Amino acid sequence: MDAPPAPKTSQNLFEVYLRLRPPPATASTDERVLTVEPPAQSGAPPSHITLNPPSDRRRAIERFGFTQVFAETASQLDVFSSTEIVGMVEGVLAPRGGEGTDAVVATLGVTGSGKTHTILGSKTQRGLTQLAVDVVFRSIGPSMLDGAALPAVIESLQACDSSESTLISAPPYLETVFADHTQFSRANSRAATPMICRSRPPVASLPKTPSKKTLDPLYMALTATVRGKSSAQRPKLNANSIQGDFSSSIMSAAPPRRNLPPLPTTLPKQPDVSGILVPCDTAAEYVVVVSMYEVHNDRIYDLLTPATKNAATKEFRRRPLLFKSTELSPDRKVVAGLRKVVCTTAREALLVLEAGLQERRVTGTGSNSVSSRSHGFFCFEVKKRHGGRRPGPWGGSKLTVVDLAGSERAREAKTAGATLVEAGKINESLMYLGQCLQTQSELGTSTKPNVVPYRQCKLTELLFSNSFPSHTSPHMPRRNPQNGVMIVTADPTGDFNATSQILRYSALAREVTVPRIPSITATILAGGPAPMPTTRSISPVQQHPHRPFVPAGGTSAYHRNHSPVDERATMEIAALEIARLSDEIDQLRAETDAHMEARFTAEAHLLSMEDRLIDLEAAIRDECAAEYEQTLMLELARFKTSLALEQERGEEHLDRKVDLLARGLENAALVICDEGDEYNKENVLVEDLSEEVERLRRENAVLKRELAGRSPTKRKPLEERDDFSPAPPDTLPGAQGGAVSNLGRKLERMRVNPDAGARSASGASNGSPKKMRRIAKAT
Ligand SMILES: Nc1ncnc2c1ncn2[C@@H]1O[C@H](COP(=O)(O)OP(=O)(O)OP(=O)(O)O)[C@@H](O)[C@H]1O
Repeated sequence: MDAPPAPKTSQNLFEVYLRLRPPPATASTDERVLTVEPPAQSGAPPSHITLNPPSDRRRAIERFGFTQVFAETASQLDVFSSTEIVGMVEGVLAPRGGEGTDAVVATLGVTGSGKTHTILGSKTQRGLTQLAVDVVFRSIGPSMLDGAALPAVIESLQACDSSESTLISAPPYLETVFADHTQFSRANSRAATPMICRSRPPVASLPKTPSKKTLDPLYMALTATVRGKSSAQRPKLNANSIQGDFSSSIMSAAPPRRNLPPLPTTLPKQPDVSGILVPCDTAAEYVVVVSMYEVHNDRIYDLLTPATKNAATKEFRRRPLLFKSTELSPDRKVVAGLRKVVCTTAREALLVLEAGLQERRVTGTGSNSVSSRSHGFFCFEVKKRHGGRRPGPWGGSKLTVVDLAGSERAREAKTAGATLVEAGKINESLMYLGQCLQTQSELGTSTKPNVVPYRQCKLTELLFSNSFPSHTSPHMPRRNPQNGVMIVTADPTGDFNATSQILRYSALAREVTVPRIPSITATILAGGPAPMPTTRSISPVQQHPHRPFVPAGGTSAYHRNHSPVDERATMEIAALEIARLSDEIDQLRAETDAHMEARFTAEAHLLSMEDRLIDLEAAIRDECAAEYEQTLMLELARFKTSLALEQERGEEHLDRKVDLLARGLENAALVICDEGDEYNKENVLVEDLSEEVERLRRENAVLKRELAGRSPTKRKPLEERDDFSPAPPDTLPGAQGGAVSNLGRKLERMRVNPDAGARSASGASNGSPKKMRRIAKAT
């Protein structure tokens, strides 16, 4: 069951309060453009102011109504306790169960009018943010989850987070942001109204804005955390040391880490709100999740995520985030992708706030030495679940504190370049905010159905989109519309035009009173003091009723023919005419001013568009380069893999071939060896045979010669001759003579058969070794 929404005092989406700041020490004039009207009922707080036009101008006097007006003397505590903030904190804590009601506290005003001072306080005084955080943590008290149990619940918190965020517990986060030694650092951060006091060197020696150099290590350290550097690698900052008072003993416990801003030493304690407690849901256990972001040039940037260095441009860039509906939050939009820090003590929450402020964009302008250049959103989500053995899912509501950038005139602020562009964007978004606020002030009175035009820019979307009941399915729990408080800040001695513009935007009620022009003639003729102006409330369109006009050329004739009474009447008419004309001139002057302002805004818008285009181009280039690099790396990796595969395959193939070759060579060598042996043997045999044949031929020739020398009678066939008869085996074993005679007989047979001899000879000369061998065997 949902708790009923905290009762609203009116139909407004925002309760609007006006806070006047004391005149700055450097104020050039004491002339006040504002007067606080005494309250209608005694004892009631004032709620109306009158805007007095400067004495040199004849202007309508405007009267503005607010929920309450805080005079210059009002303290931070007065503002805190008299606005609805405490009631809104109760709505967030939801003591009667349910999800609770979101709350928004914002400040709006001209630059330098005290917005940041109201929201974040000063060195000695706490602002509304710190006071609200204090009340939240004090009121939760023992129902807060034990810090030691935090690591175990981060996962369940993450699972219930509807904004696709990354959750981290406070001690490890703070460890990456602050060094733990006592030195000054805050002066180079955002505010001229810092909330934390430190022991510090003289302010004169400190830079006004944070330089990249000083922030780099912070980025590095945070990046290391994002990459999930193991906690064992880092020196651990004791969680209890953060929870407890920041004594110097804690600071000196560990050696200082270079270049990180030091851990703050003391926090302002005033004003004391220990007496303010609101009930909480005692059946539930709570944690507080802190997130911070800024709207700069209509884009949302996380203040707790460090910028990342672009590899190509070497510049630090932050990724803009989207404001959208998510899977877990289909009915309302959330800033998606933030880094959120889970805190269990007020001190942790305040230190996280301090860390985020280091990242916020500020600069010195002609109007404020430390001017906010973005709209800062500081969110404190109070998460709760019903404890016990089986704890339920985390739910809850959030308190958002918004420090808006101030509207400024380029001439006074002396801005140029990027700062002028920022100013244009700031003024544009504030103009849209003004339109929304004007529409809301007409919501109750007008008979026409008014729609708050909050979708025109990021700022109004963020401020108003949760102001209306959510349209959910019957299965989803219905969320209450948020409660809103707008504190308009103004400098009563400040610029009339700028102040009147802001008041016109924001006031819940406005009355225009035009003084009746006294008769100058009557005054002159009477010679007495000018009569008191009678005032009446009229609408702006009725300011100039028709008055007679006397042509310039007709005056002398008119004088000649008319009595002094007529002359007096004519003079009166002329005086009225003069007053009307001077009124018209004033109006024209105001219109010219407005046009000039519009021109400045348009020019700044143009410049901002150019800037945005350049940014977009750079971002697209970066993205393309990154994508190209990624693809290149991928292709390279793929190429290397396929190359390695190919090489492996080639080597395998080569190995196989070499194996085959080796095996082939081995076989070939074996064959060659075998064949070589046989071949050699055959050659030897052939040679032997050739030699034998040669010798036999010679013997044959000798024998033939002998035979030719003998008498015919002695010429017997060789077989029959004694000297050619075969020797007995025992006498000629192995003797050459026997073999020779045998061969001789064989040759003789061959000679007797000349064909056989020819055939064998030709066979021997042409034949293969095998044939030769066969012949040899045969012979
Ligand atoms: N109520 C106040 N009491 C004392 N000092 C104040 C008060 N309001 C503002 N100041 C001082 O005025 C100066 C400017 O105030 P601050 O920075 O809060 O202005 P701002 O409206 O936030 O300006 P911008 O829009 O440029 O950021 C600061 O030095 C601050 O301390």
